[in-house]
Amino acid sequence: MSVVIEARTVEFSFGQTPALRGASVAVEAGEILAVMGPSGSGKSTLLHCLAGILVPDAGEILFDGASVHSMTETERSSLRRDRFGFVFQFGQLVPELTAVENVALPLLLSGVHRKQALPKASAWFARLGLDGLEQRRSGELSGGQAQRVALARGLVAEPRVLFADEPTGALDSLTGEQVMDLLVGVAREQGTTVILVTHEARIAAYADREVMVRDGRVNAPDRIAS
Ligand SMILES: Nc1ncnc2c1ncn2[C@@H]1O[C@H](COP(=O)(O)OP(=O)(O)OP(=O)(O)O)[C@@H](O)[C@H]1O
Repeated sequence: MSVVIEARTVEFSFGQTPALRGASVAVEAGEILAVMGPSGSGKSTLLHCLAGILVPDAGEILFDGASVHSMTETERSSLRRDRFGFVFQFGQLVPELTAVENVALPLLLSGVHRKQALPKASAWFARLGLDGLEQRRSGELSGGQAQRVALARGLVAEPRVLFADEPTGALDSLTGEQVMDLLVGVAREQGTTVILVTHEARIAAYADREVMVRDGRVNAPDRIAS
């Protein structure tokens, strides 16, 4: 197995508040990694650094062996757009758009024509048990439905890495498990690497491996023994 994305001794502070103090983790291609740890330990900050949203103060992030730090902001944003997918705790669907337009968004932003993007996005509705909901707006969906739409949006462009920050945090436990079943099922089918931030052991149990973030460091063996 090869490492697809890696943080090496990453440090990051919000002003005077250190959030990461030398965090290192390496994620294998196709691996589903759960990032656990207490509130405020630095999990989301680590995810945002790995995803190229935040630039570390020290240390580095490598994607396919290349330093994300040395890229220009334009290169980093095309990396995020073309190679990464995102799912957050509160779906964060665009309320003015229909569900199918929300799913198509990453394709449209990558320059795929609407005529190709919308059918491709529609195909996800059957796949995720959302048949018939294509034209709804986010206010007309249940929490679980909205989160499945957000999941489809995160996966539609077949990203190399899906970043999921508490994707079930706003759902009841049964709905959360249904979303996780779908997330893990599709990720395995597509060979997508998943980095999943969660507080809940029950959700982390879906992953291949867990790491624990404490005080801005990752306390666990970094690599799967080969
Ligand atoms: N935008 C921000 N401005 C200032 N400090 C921040 C900001 N975001 C996070 N922090 C601080 O950075 C540290 C790490 O926060 P982070 O959100 O990464 O933790 P977390 O483990 O994801 O927490 P939670 O589980 O509560 O979401 C905390 O001390 C937090 O207060």
